[in-house]
Amino acid sequence: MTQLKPILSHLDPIIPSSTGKFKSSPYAVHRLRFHPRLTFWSFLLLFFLLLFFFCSPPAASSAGKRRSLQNTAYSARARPGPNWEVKARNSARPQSKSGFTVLVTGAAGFVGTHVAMALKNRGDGVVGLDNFNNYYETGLKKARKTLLERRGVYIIEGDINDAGLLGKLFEIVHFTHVMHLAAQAGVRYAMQNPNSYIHSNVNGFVSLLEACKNADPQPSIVWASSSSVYGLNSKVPFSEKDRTDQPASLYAATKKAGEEIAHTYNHIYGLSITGLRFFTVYGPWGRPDMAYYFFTKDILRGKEIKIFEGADHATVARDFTYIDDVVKGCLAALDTAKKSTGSGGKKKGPAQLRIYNLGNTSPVPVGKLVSILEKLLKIKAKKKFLTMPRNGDVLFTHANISLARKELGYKPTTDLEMGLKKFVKWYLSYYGAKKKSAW
Ligand SMILES: O=C(O)[C@H]1O[C@H](OP(=O)(O)OP(=O)(O)OC[C@H]2O[C@@H](n3ccc(=O)[nH]c3=O)[C@H](O)[C@@H]2O)[C@H](O)[C@@H](O)[C@@H]1O
Repeated sequence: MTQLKPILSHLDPIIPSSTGKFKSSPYAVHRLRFHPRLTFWSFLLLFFLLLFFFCSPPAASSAGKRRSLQNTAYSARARPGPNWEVKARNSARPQSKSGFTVLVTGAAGFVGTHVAMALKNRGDGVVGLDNFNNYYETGLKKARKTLLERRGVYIIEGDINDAGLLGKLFEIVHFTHVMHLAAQAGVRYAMQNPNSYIHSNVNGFVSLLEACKNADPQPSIVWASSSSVYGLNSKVPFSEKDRTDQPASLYAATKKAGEEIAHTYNHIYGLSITGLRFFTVYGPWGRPDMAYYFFTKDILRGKEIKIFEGADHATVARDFTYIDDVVKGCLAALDTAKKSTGSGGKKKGPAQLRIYNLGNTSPVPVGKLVSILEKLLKIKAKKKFLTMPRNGDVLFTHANISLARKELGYKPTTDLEMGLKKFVKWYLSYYGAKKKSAW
């Protein structure tokens, strides 16, 4: 219980900034000065307001706080629900002695949900952590959470930057592995909200590594880097040995920073760390900010879509990778991860440090992606071709996956046509059943 206090201290209700009622005071004072009867009633009203404010039960104030938190960009002060420790302990229990106990960060995210589900289905103990920020529709995140809860996976509502929460969590559950998927994703959004990338991908990652390094035993860590680290690299296919010092977006720069930070924690503290460079992962329960997802939405609505081209109409292409293939790669990375060598913040010997491409190794032009969607949706898209704005995008990605194939047994099996078919089927049933208005 002694640890509980510092954790709960940041959960104290935020006192409302009193906009409205009290802010209008100059106007009110002016009126009060000239209307004595009104003065009496105003004081009476003020008295009751203050009485209500000071006597209202904590639950009421924290509900108000929760409402205000829903509007924050990062939800850094997201809070776990009641009895979260008990729920986390139960959820963490593997079905057999040889099973893993895995913390999945970003568990209500696209890849996080799929990985958490796959781990649970094979009998591992899983605890999710997610801050449910409003980068995209939180309803979708909540729906993923419901899906996981039905399967017995508990998701703590909390932020990886919350050192107190992480410290407590690692104290009550001895994680064998951490699958770190919480991140600020998206390449182009970095121009609108650069700080969210630093907050999640740099500060958040360090905060998580600090908790892992202090844990006893230290878990092995597998985390999501990105194909975007190859940036302006033009040597294809992209190999893990290629240069990654020319990021084209702040997103890419923060993922590259993550890879360097991973090196440091491996070197100093003996943490076993594996980075996975994901290549444009897509599929059911995907991310609404990604092109395949909002193209589907816009085609269904008859809205124009923009297809980017390089200079002189050069094709823009991506090595689109289906979610199930990526999940297999993630599980293989966890299965082959060696133990961290340190404990309680002290290194005891050299530890494993790995990086792998998880791509499909067959790039597809964005125009082709659109024609597959047109075929599946049986609707002609309203297309507008335009030169790629300087927004962090790169012309193409193409993964060399020989290292992952050799060391993880990674072998993608779903091509874009098949993968999009599964996505469209899911999309139509999800929005068809839940919100026809979303079209
Ligand atoms: O591989 C990765 O590491 C990255 O993959 C995706 O980034 P991206 O490949 O840019 O995926 P989309 O945003 O879905 O874009 C796909 C393609 O569509 C193009 N596009 C996007 C938007 C648009 O309006 N028109 C358009 O032609 C982009 O230029 C790109 O070539 C994810 O959004 C990143 O979070 C992830 O890290």
